[in-house]
This record gives sequence, C-alpha cells and structure tokens, in this order.
Amino acid sequence: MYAPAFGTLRVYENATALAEAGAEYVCDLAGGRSGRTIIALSGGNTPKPLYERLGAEPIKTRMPWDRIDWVLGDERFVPPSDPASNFGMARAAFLGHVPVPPASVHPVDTDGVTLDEAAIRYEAMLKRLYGADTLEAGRPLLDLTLLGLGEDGHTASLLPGEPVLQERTRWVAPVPRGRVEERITLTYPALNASTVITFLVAGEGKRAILDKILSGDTDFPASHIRPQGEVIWFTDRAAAGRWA
Ligand SMILES: O=C(O)C(O)[C@@H](O)[C@H](O)[C@H](O)COP(=O)(O)O
Repeated sequence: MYAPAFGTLRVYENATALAEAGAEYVCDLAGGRSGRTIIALSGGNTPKPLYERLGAEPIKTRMPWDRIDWVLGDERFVPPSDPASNFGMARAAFLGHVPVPPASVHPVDTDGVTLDEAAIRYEAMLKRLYGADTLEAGRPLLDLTLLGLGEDGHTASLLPGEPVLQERTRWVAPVPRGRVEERITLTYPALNASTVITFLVAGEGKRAILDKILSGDTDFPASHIRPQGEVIWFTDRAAAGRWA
C-alpha cells in the first residue's frame, strides 16, 4: 500500500461496506463528543446509502440527534421538493424520519431570493452557528464534513476553472449557471475549517481521478482540501485500484 499525498485511506470491499463503515463513523464521532456537533452533508449518489443507514436501526437510536446541526456543503438552487435538491435527498434518506429538532436542520433558503442572496443568507446562518464573523485558527467551523469527488476532480461545487476556487473571504459563494446548473457552495476557507473531512469515493469511474489526487497531483479542486484537522478517504476497492 502506498501513502496518499494527504489524508489516510480506508478501503472497503464494496459500496455497501463503505456506507456501513461511513455511517458507523458518523455515529461514533457525534456520540463521542460532549457538546454540539456540526456536520456538513454532501450531495451526489455515493452518500445516499450512508444516509439511509443513519436513519435506520441500529444506528438511528444511537445517534445523539438533539446535539447535531446538519448543514450542506453545497446545494442546487432549487427548492427541497426538486429531485436535484441535495437537502431533499438527505431528507428523504434520513432527516425526514429521525427525531431531529427542526431548528437543527439548515437547508438553503431558495424561496424568493437571488442566487447571491441565498449564499449570503447561508453564510449568515453559518456565522450564527459559529458565534463569530471571522474564522479563527484552531477553532473549526465544522466538526465533520462529508465530501464527494467528481470524475473531473471537483468536490462540493468547487468546480475546475470556476472563480469560486479563488474565493478567500466568503464562506459561501454562488456558482452561476455554466457547466452546471446554479448552485451555492461552501468555499475553501469554510470547508477547510473542519475538524474531519471524509471523502466518500466509490466505483471504478472514480479510480483515475482518485489515483491522481492521492498521488499528489494538485491540478484538481479536491487536491486543495486541507482541513484544520484530518482527511479520511473512504473508498471501495473499485475506486481505490492500486491503492487497495
Ligand atoms: O452536490 C453534489 O453533487 C456534490 O456535493 C458533488 O460534489 C458530489 O459529491 C460529487 O459530484 C460526487 O458525486 P457522486 O457521489 O454522485 O459521484
């Protein structure tokens, strides 16, 4: 086994085993903390089976639902009822049927606002959760951030070549319509203010990009995720390839 350029690698037999281990990890992390835990969710297909396990026994009863705030790492600029909504997916997978206090769930408000306003409001919400307007070194904003990896090396909605990659001040930025539909995304400063970032990467289609990033290729948005704490790559054998 080689050493990844950053983070530690956990390789599971298949996507199902990855989802089980990932859900256990989330539950243990939240359960092992005494205060509140802020967890950032990713969209995409890979986390869905993990989310479903959070909402099902035996994990459902072990989760300290009243001590967790759920935020989104990125979101499409659509209402939760839209099939493309990341929040809608998380709500259907688990948040809609677990005993989570409504005030602890933080979807992106897209109703009657512009894309930029939605980003500004989401940033204001994060600042309220953080209790300050400026990120302080050594005091993370997010306790656990779940991220995915696109075949082009994007993560959250930090897409290759987009101006959002240069954002160093805002915590949340709009991603105007272009190669994808309108979205908002947490920026590097916000994502990197995490204690733990887990990348969930499954399937053969991700093998080439994962190999490049683990090898230290810095050409991709996901290559620049460097949280205050640690990165853990949760992968299956198909994605891990020679790294397994
Ligand atoms: O909202 C999203 O779509 C994302 O947050 C995005 O960054 C996703 O995690 C990757 O595109 C991987 O998606 P898959 O897990 O579907 O491959």
